[in-house]
Amino acid sequence: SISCMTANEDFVIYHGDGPQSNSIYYDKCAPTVICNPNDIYRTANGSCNNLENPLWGSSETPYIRLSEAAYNDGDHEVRKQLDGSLLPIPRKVQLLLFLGKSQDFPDLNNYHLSQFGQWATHDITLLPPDSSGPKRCCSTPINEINSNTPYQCQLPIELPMDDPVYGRHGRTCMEFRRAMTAAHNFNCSITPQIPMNQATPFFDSSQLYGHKLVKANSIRSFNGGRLITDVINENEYCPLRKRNGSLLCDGRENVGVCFEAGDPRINQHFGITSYSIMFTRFHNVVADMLHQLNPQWSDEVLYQEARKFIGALNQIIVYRDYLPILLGESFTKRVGLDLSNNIRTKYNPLLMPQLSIEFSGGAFRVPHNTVASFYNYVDKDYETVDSVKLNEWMSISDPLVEGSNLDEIVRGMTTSAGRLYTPSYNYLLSNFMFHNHITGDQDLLAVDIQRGRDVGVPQYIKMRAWCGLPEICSFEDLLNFLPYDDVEKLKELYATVYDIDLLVGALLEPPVDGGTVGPTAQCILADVFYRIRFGDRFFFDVTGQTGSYSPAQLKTLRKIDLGHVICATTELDEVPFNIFQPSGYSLMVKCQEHLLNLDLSGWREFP
Ligand code: HEM
Ligand SMILES: [Ca+2]
Repeated sequence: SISCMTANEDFVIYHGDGPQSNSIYYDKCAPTVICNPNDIYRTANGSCNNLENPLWGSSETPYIRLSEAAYNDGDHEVRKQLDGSLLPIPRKVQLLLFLGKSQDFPDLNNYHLSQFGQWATHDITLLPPDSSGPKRCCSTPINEINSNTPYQCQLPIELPMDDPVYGRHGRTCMEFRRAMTAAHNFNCSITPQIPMNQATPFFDSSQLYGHKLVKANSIRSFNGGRLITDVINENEYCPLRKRNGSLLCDGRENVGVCFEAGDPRINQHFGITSYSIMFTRFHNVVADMLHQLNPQWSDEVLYQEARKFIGALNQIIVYRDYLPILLGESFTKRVGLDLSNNIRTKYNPLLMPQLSIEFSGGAFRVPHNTVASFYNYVDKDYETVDSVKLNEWMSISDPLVEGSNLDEIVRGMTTSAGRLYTPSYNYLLSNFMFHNHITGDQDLLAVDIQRGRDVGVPQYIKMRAWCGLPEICSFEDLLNFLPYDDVEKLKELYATVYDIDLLVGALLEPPVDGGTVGPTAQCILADVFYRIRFGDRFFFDVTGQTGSYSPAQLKTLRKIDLGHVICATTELDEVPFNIFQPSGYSLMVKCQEHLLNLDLSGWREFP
């Protein structure tokens, strides 16, 4: 019999010191690093942020688990339901519970809210699937998969025969590769399996600069502190990937333009590519300004100061502008996640600055439901001259370098309403993600559900309890906050209420007051945003460190936002004063005026 799960009262949110599994890594597997306590800049890979524990917050360290891993065998096998049966296949969950609700309603925020969210994601988390081994996991029939099947191919996604979309083409299998784990791919035998975070968990703009030194150096020009750019049709873009004449880009054939950046996901779609290009240009704008002010500075100092500036700016955008919309403003204030000009962030070296697997493998995927279906090309007269499907331009950056397309797409992201929070992903991402890609069209929601199971994310009810939310003992208890229809379908899909996947439950929850996620996701997200701020010795407003910013510099930094980046790097001549609101909801400011705030005189070494 199952006793009702209750909240774990011992748990003190924000003060976990990392569970056992992490100590195995830090005690037995981590390389030795020697730190210079007087360094004023971050390392490329995040090591030496915590001087007592130099590997804390480094790229390629294991995610933490907030709660016990959910695996059938305690190590890696996908969990079963409480009655011993198999979990419902992810695509069935999508079809029964979500797809029918997939409708795009306009949000009060514009595309930038969601796009900045993904940009921020790529700074702090990277848990790539293991691409080694068989070329196609679907080449093994699903009913023939057993423990001898290569690890990465043990979980392709089964498609129901009567699938209304894939069934027409007779597809019964969707590609899915298990995530790389410490034990399987990094020579560190942690049980249960745990993926390594290949990004630096700090907001240090590593998606722009690279999560490791070798990568970072490969995209630096070593001249004037600038990043490498390639000039195409007289405009500067991220450097083109060296492909030796091949036309493959991220596994897609016949692609002319394929960019390189700090993070490998740069070519995923127009939005993320545009951001990488804008921030690369912005780095160079800042480096040039610093050079003007300080002709005596070396390339190294110019690069590091510009990098530090961009890192600080992204932290400001995340904590001041983005989080209040994501989590709700009153909540961010209540838990101390807001930014205030009077209170500085106090560094806490006891906090483990790492993401949880519940965050990356579950909760922070909820905002996939705010990704809009189309990109609008909007010209300088604010005419929408074209509108293209997001999924048809994944891993194809070719149009971005033609004419004023990049400017038109960014203008479109600024003026167009984003997708309203609903318990579903858009129809295109739900069925045709990576359209025409050699692996076949995919369903992002099915992938996300499968990923949660792959990495042992605990069940929804367990995480709700971890968060201290009102206890749930039966499907009927869910009726306190979920519609009857949803609960009926959950009953049809899952054996018991305890079997519901975290993402499924989190996505169905109505958003919190003033926020764009439900209470369970809010709680899991807040824990991480807290850790990687208060556990970051180089957080931009921490005082008393060798490299802490002066009050004058902080004042300048606090005057700028994403709108300044857009103004400084594109042909847009005005942006919304509140950059996450489309024109019409926010006053527009002229870029010429806006850019006056970008006055770096506080960085002059010899004033
Ligand atoms: C704009 C369109 C977007 C597309 C096409 C997209 C697509 C994807 C894909 C294909 C994955 C990998 C799935 C897997 O194999 O497990 C992924 C992961 C993820 N996405 Fe998105 N995404 C988008 C936007 C966003 C947004 C707006 C957010 C959050 C604000 C977000 C958060 C995440 C997170 C946290 C992961 C896990 C990343 C990791 O740790 O490696 N994504 N997304
Ligand atoms: Ca980072």
